[in-house]
Amino acid sequence: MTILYNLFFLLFITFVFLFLFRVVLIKTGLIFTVKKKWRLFEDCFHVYQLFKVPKFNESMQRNQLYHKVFVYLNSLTSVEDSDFTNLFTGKKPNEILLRLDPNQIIEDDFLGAKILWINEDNNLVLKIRKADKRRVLRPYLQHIHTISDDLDEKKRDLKLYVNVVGHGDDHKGRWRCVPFTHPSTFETIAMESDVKNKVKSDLESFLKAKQYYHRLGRVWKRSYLLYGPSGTGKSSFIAALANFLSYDVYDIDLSKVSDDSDLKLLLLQSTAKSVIVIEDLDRYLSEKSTAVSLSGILNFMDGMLTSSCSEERVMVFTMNGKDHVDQAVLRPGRIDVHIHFPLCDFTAFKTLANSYLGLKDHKLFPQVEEIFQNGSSLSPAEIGELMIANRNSPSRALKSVIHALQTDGDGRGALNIGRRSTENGPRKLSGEMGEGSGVFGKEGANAVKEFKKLYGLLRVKSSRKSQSFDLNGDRKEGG
Ligand SMILES: Nc1ncnc2c1ncn2[C@@H]1O[C@H](COP(=O)(O)OP(=O)(O)OP(=O)(O)O)[C@@H](O)[C@H]1O
Ligand SMILES: [Mg+2]
Repeated sequence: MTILYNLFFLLFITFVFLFLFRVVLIKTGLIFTVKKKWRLFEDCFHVYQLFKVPKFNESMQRNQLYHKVFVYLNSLTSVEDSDFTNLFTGKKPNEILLRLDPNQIIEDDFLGAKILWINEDNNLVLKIRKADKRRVLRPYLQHIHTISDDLDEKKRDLKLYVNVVGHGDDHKGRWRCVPFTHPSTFETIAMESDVKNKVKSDLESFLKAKQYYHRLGRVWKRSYLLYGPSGTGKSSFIAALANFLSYDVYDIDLSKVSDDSDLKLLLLQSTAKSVIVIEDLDRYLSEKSTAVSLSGILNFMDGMLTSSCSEERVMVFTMNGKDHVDQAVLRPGRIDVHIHFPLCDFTAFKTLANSYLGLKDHKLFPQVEEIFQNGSSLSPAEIGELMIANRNSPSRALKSVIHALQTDGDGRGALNIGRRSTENGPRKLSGEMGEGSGVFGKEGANAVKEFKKLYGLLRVKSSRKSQSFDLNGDRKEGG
C-alpha cells in the first residue's frame, strides 16, 4: 500500500514539475531559446546549400528576381514573428508596412522543407538543405513568382474608365481614365454578411477557375446583376467589388454608344482583370428607340468577341427592378449571380448606426426595431444621410430616423434625398424577385433557399429554362 502511495505521489510531483516547467518555458520566452539551440544542434547533421539572389546583375541593372523575393519575404508572417524588423508607413492612410532589416534571417516552409533567407547587403541568400533542394527549389521559386505577382497586382493604383462619344470612324481612345479611389469595401456596405461572404467566395473561386473555363471553351467571365431601389448600395457594391479584386472599372454609358459594333469595340478596348459596368440597364432596355439593340446587348453580355476576352473579366449590371426585363437578358450564363438590394431593415440600420454614429446599441433601438417590424420604405442612403447630418448627436440622429420612418420619409424637410419615385414605381417592401430566380439578398430568407432549391432542380434537369446559377456548384467544378 505504501509503495502504491509513493508511486502515486511521485507521479503527482512529476506532473506538477512538468506543468510548472512548461509554464516557465512559455511565459519567460525561454522556449524560443530552447528551440533555437535545438535547431543549431539539428543543423549539425544536415548539409546546406546557399543560393544568392543579387539586387543587380553584371551590367548593374535591377534583378527582377530580387524584387520578387523581397516582396514575397515581406509578406510572410515570419517577418512579423521574427526577433526584430522595420516598420514603415505605407501609401494608404494608417497603413503600416513591415520591412526586412539588413542581416535579418527569415524562415519559410515549403512542401515540408525548411528554407532560410538571409537579407545581406544587396543580396538575398537562400539556404536550403541539400536533401530538399532537388524536390523543392524549382516549385518554390515558381511559388515566389506567383505570390509576388499577385501582391504587386494588388498594390497598383486602380483606374476608372468612362466612355466618351466617338467622332466619325475614330474609335480609338474612346475610354477616358481617372484614378479610381472609391473607398467602399464589403465591410462598409450594410448587407447580410452571408451574402457578402457568398459573393467573396464566388469571386475567389472564379479567379481560380481559369483552366476550367478554358477547358470548357467558355469565356472567362462572371456576370452579376445588382437590382433594387435607388440608394440601396448597388454602385457602392460595384466599387467594393473592384477594390476587393483590385480590378480597374470600365463604366459604360450606353447613351454615348453609337451602335452595336461600337459597343463591341468598347469591350475590345478594355483590358483584362477589369470590372465592366452597365448601370440602369432596365431603364435603357425600356426606352423605345435606342442606338444599341437588344441583340447587341446580349452579344456584349456573352462576351463572344475575340481572344482578348479570354482574360478574366467581371461584368456587373444594375437595375431598379427586373420584372419587365426580357428573360433572355437574365438567363444563366448571361447573368451568373443575382443580388437583391432591399430597402433598409433593422439589421442594415444597426450596421449603418455603427459605422455612421459609432453606436453599437442605444436605448432608442427597440423603438426603431418595432417600426421596422411594421415595414419601412427608406433606403440605406436616406437613413445614412440623416445620420451624417446629425452625427454630432446620436440621439437626435436616431430620433430623426424614427420620425422619417414613421412619416415614410416625408418629414425629412431639407434633407429630402430625392427618391426616384418615377423610376422605381411605388416602393415595395418585399422585393421584386422574379419567379424562380436565384437571388442573393435580403428578399427574405427564402431567397437563398429558393435559389438552392432551384439549382437542385437545375442539376437534375440541366437543360430547362431558369434564371439562376448556384455558386456552390460552380465552385466544386471550377476549383
Ligand atoms: N447598403 C448600404 N450600406 C452602406 N451605405 C449605403 C448602402 N446603400 C446606400 N448607401 C450609401 O448611400 C449612398 C448611395 O448609394 P449607392 O449610390 O450605392 O446606391 P445605388 O443603389 O447605386 O442607387 P441608384 O440606384 O440611385 O444608383 C452612398 O453614399 C452609400 O454610401
Ligand atoms: Mg447607383
